[in-house]
Amino acid sequence: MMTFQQIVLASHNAGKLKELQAMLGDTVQLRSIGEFSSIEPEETGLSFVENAILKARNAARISGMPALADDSGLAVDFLGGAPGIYSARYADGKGDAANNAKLLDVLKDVPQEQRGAQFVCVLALVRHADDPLPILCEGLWHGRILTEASGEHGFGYDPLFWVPERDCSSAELSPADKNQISHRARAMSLLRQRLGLA
Ligand SMILES: O=c1nc[nH]c2c1ncn2[C@H]1C[C@H](O)[C@@H](COP(=O)(O)OP(=O)(O)OP(=O)(O)O)O1
Ligand SMILES: [Mg+2]
Repeated sequence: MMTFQQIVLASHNAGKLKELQAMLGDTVQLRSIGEFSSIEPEETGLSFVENAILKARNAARISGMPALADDSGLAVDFLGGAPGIYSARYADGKGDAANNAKLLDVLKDVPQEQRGAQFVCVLALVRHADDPLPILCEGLWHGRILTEASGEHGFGYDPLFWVPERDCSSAELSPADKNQISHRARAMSLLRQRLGLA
Protein backbone atom coordinates (compact mmCIF):
# COMPACT_ATOMS: atom_id res chain seq x y z
CA MET A 1 0.00 0.00 0.00
CA MET A 2 1.18 3.48 -0.83
CA THR A 3 0.57 6.31 1.57
CA PHE A 4 0.43 9.93 0.57
CA GLN A 5 -0.23 12.84 2.88
CA GLN A 6 -0.02 15.47 0.20
CA ILE A 7 -0.42 15.20 -3.53
CA VAL A 8 -0.25 18.03 -6.01
CA LEU A 9 -3.27 18.23 -8.31
CA ALA A 10 -2.08 18.89 -11.85
CA SER A 11 -5.06 21.05 -12.71
CA HIS A 12 -5.90 24.72 -12.99
CA ASN A 13 -9.62 23.92 -12.81
CA ALA A 14 -11.04 24.93 -9.41
CA GLY A 15 -14.14 22.78 -9.98
CA LYS A 16 -12.05 19.63 -10.26
CA LEU A 17 -10.02 20.47 -7.15
CA LYS A 18 -13.17 20.93 -5.09
CA GLU A 19 -14.75 17.70 -6.30
CA LEU A 20 -11.62 15.56 -6.00
CA GLN A 21 -10.74 16.86 -2.53
CA ALA A 22 -14.30 16.16 -1.34
CA MET A 23 -14.07 12.60 -2.68
CA LEU A 24 -10.66 11.96 -1.12
CA GLY A 25 -11.66 13.13 2.34
CA ASP A 26 -9.15 14.60 4.76
CA THR A 27 -6.57 11.80 4.89
CA VAL A 28 -4.90 13.11 1.72
CA GLN A 29 -4.48 16.81 1.07
CA LEU A 30 -4.57 17.99 -2.53
CA ARG A 31 -2.47 21.05 -3.29
CA SER A 32 -3.09 22.94 -6.49
CA ILE A 33 -0.34 23.15 -9.10
CA GLY A 34 -1.36 26.84 -9.23
CA GLU A 35 0.66 27.31 -6.01
CA PHE A 36 3.79 26.42 -7.97
CA SER A 37 3.20 27.68 -11.50
CA SER A 38 0.57 29.46 -13.56
CA ILE A 39 1.76 27.95 -16.85
CA GLU A 40 -0.54 25.23 -18.22
CA PRO A 41 1.15 22.48 -20.24
CA GLU A 42 -0.06 21.99 -23.79
CA GLU A 43 -2.34 18.94 -23.95
CA THR A 44 -0.78 17.33 -27.01
CA GLY A 45 -1.89 13.72 -26.43
CA LEU A 46 -4.41 11.90 -28.60
CA SER A 47 -6.18 10.28 -25.66
CA PHE A 48 -7.41 11.13 -22.17
CA VAL A 49 -4.78 8.73 -20.81
CA GLU A 50 -1.90 10.43 -22.61
CA ASN A 51 -3.01 13.90 -21.55
CA ALA A 52 -3.53 12.82 -17.93
CA ILE A 53 -0.03 11.33 -17.76
CA LEU A 54 1.48 14.37 -19.46
CA LYS A 55 -0.16 16.75 -16.97
CA ALA A 56 0.77 14.58 -13.97
CA ARG A 57 4.44 14.33 -14.99
CA ASN A 58 4.62 18.07 -15.60
CA ALA A 59 3.17 18.85 -12.15
CA ALA A 60 5.47 16.36 -10.41
CA ARG A 61 8.45 17.92 -12.16
CA ILE A 62 7.47 21.46 -11.16
CA SER A 63 6.47 20.69 -7.56
CA GLY A 64 8.77 17.82 -6.62
CA MET A 65 5.71 16.07 -5.18
CA PRO A 66 3.60 13.07 -6.20
CA ALA A 67 1.05 14.34 -8.70
CA LEU A 68 -2.52 13.52 -9.66
CA ALA A 69 -4.00 14.66 -12.97
CA ASP A 70 -7.58 14.54 -14.22
CA ASP A 71 -8.16 14.57 -17.95
CA SER A 72 -11.83 14.60 -18.72
CA GLY A 73 -14.37 15.62 -21.30
CA LEU A 74 -17.70 15.08 -22.94
CA ALA A 75 -18.12 12.54 -25.77
CA VAL A 76 -21.31 13.09 -27.78
CA ASP A 77 -22.60 10.07 -29.74
CA PHE A 78 -24.05 12.12 -32.62
CA LEU A 79 -20.68 13.83 -33.04
CA GLY A 80 -18.71 10.58 -33.14
CA GLY A 81 -17.32 11.20 -29.64
CA ALA A 82 -16.47 14.89 -30.12
CA PRO A 83 -15.57 17.16 -28.46
CA GLY A 84 -13.86 14.43 -26.35
CA ILE A 85 -10.29 15.33 -25.42
CA TYR A 86 -10.88 18.73 -27.03
CA SER A 87 -13.85 19.57 -24.75
CA ALA A 88 -12.12 22.45 -22.95
CA ARG A 89 -11.02 23.92 -26.30
CA TYR A 90 -14.29 23.28 -28.20
CA ALA A 91 -15.02 27.00 -28.79
CA ASP A 92 -11.33 27.85 -29.34
CA GLY A 93 -10.47 28.65 -25.73
CA LYS A 94 -13.36 31.08 -25.17
CA GLY A 95 -14.48 29.24 -22.04
CA ASP A 96 -17.36 27.18 -20.65
CA ALA A 97 -20.23 29.46 -21.74
CA ALA A 98 -18.97 29.56 -25.34
CA ASN A 99 -18.39 25.79 -25.35
CA ASN A 100 -21.95 25.19 -24.16
CA ALA A 101 -23.43 27.62 -26.68
CA LYS A 102 -21.54 25.94 -29.51
CA LEU A 103 -22.69 22.46 -28.46
CA LEU A 104 -26.35 23.55 -28.22
CA ASP A 105 -26.09 25.11 -31.66
CA VAL A 106 -24.42 22.10 -33.30
CA LEU A 107 -27.13 19.81 -31.87
CA LYS A 108 -30.09 22.14 -32.40
CA ASP A 109 -31.93 19.91 -34.90
CA VAL A 110 -30.95 16.58 -33.34
CA PRO A 111 -33.86 14.66 -31.76
CA GLN A 112 -33.90 13.38 -28.15
CA GLU A 113 -33.05 9.79 -28.94
CA GLN A 114 -29.89 10.81 -30.78
CA ARG A 115 -28.57 13.11 -28.05
CA GLY A 116 -26.75 10.43 -26.00
CA ALA A 117 -23.39 11.40 -24.50
CA GLN A 118 -20.91 10.35 -21.85
CA PHE A 119 -18.62 12.23 -19.56
CA VAL A 120 -15.19 10.59 -19.41
CA CYS A 121 -12.62 10.99 -16.65
CA VAL A 122 -9.12 9.54 -16.51
CA LEU A 123 -7.09 10.03 -13.35
CA ALA A 124 -3.32 9.52 -13.50
CA LEU A 125 -1.15 9.40 -10.40
CA VAL A 126 2.64 9.52 -10.63
CA ARG A 127 4.98 9.17 -7.66
CA HIS A 128 7.58 11.36 -9.39
CA ALA A 129 8.11 12.98 -12.78
CA ASP A 130 9.73 9.94 -14.41
CA ASP A 131 7.52 7.29 -12.76
CA PRO A 132 7.53 4.28 -15.16
CA LEU A 133 4.25 2.95 -13.76
CA PRO A 134 1.59 5.65 -13.42
CA ILE A 135 -1.63 4.53 -11.73
CA LEU A 136 -4.53 5.02 -14.17
CA CYS A 137 -8.23 4.91 -13.33
CA GLU A 138 -11.17 5.78 -15.55
CA GLY A 139 -14.82 6.55 -15.09
CA LEU A 140 -17.72 7.06 -17.50
CA TRP A 141 -21.10 8.70 -16.91
CA HIS A 142 -23.88 8.17 -19.44
CA GLY A 143 -26.51 10.80 -20.10
CA ARG A 144 -28.00 13.01 -22.76
CA ILE A 145 -27.48 16.55 -24.01
CA LEU A 146 -30.37 18.86 -23.09
CA THR A 147 -31.78 21.43 -25.52
CA GLU A 148 -31.18 24.30 -23.11
CA ALA A 149 -28.97 24.98 -20.11
CA SER A 150 -30.35 24.30 -16.64
CA GLY A 151 -28.89 24.50 -13.12
CA GLU A 152 -26.25 26.52 -11.31
CA HIS A 153 -23.95 23.96 -9.66
CA GLY A 154 -20.81 22.30 -10.99
CA PHE A 155 -18.81 23.62 -13.93
CA GLY A 156 -18.18 23.09 -17.63
CA TYR A 157 -20.91 21.22 -19.47
CA ASP A 158 -22.92 20.36 -16.32
CA PRO A 159 -25.91 22.61 -17.25
CA LEU A 160 -26.33 20.70 -20.55
CA PHE A 161 -25.92 17.12 -19.25
CA TRP A 162 -29.15 15.32 -18.39
CA VAL A 163 -28.66 12.65 -15.72
CA PRO A 164 -31.06 9.73 -16.30
CA GLU A 165 -30.79 8.32 -12.77
CA ARG A 166 -31.96 11.67 -11.28
CA ASP A 167 -34.02 13.14 -14.16
CA CYS A 168 -32.31 16.52 -13.89
CA SER A 169 -29.21 18.22 -15.23
CA SER A 170 -25.84 17.59 -13.68
CA ALA A 171 -25.78 21.28 -12.64
CA GLU A 172 -29.06 20.74 -10.72
CA LEU A 173 -27.51 18.00 -8.57
CA SER A 174 -26.13 19.00 -5.19
CA PRO A 175 -22.32 18.84 -5.17
CA ALA A 176 -22.52 15.90 -2.75
CA ASP A 177 -24.88 14.00 -5.06
CA LYS A 178 -22.78 14.67 -8.18
CA ASN A 179 -19.73 13.44 -6.27
CA GLN A 180 -21.45 10.09 -5.64
CA ILE A 181 -22.35 9.28 -9.24
CA SER A 182 -20.20 11.23 -11.70
CA HIS A 183 -17.49 9.97 -14.06
CA ARG A 184 -14.97 11.56 -11.69
CA ALA A 185 -16.53 9.79 -8.69
CA ARG A 186 -16.19 6.43 -10.45
CA ALA A 187 -12.58 7.03 -11.37
CA MET A 188 -11.79 8.26 -7.84
CA SER A 189 -13.47 5.26 -6.26
CA LEU A 190 -11.11 3.00 -8.25
CA LEU A 191 -8.12 5.12 -7.28
CA ARG A 192 -9.05 4.98 -3.59
CA GLN A 193 -9.20 1.20 -3.85
CA ARG A 194 -5.78 1.12 -5.51
CA LEU A 195 -4.33 3.29 -2.76
CA GLY A 196 -5.93 1.25 0.01
CA LEU A 197 -8.08 4.20 1.10
CA ALA A 198 -11.45 2.66 0.28
O1 LIG B 1 -17.75 17.01 -14.25
C1 LIG B 1 -17.79 17.74 -15.25
N1 LIG B 1 -18.83 18.57 -15.46
C2 LIG B 1 -18.89 19.38 -16.51
N2 LIG B 1 -17.92 19.49 -17.44
C3 LIG B 1 -16.86 18.68 -17.27
C4 LIG B 1 -16.75 17.78 -16.21
N3 LIG B 1 -15.60 17.10 -16.31
C5 LIG B 1 -15.00 17.55 -17.40
N4 LIG B 1 -15.76 18.52 -17.98
C6 LIG B 1 -15.42 19.31 -19.16
C7 LIG B 1 -14.85 20.66 -18.76
C8 LIG B 1 -13.80 20.91 -19.81
O2 LIG B 1 -14.43 21.46 -20.96
C9 LIG B 1 -13.32 19.51 -20.17
C10 LIG B 1 -12.14 19.07 -19.33
O3 LIG B 1 -10.95 19.47 -19.94
P1 LIG B 1 -9.56 19.21 -19.19
O4 LIG B 1 -8.46 19.61 -20.09
O5 LIG B 1 -9.56 17.83 -18.62
O6 LIG B 1 -9.64 20.17 -17.92
P2 LIG B 1 -9.34 21.72 -17.78
O7 LIG B 1 -8.63 22.24 -19.00
O8 LIG B 1 -10.59 22.40 -17.37
O9 LIG B 1 -8.38 21.77 -16.53
P3 LIG B 1 -6.93 21.04 -16.42
O10 LIG B 1 -6.56 20.51 -17.77
O11 LIG B 1 -6.00 22.09 -15.91
O12 LIG B 1 -7.13 19.94 -15.41
O13 LIG B 1 -14.42 18.65 -19.89
MG1 LIG C 1 -7.04 21.17 -19.76
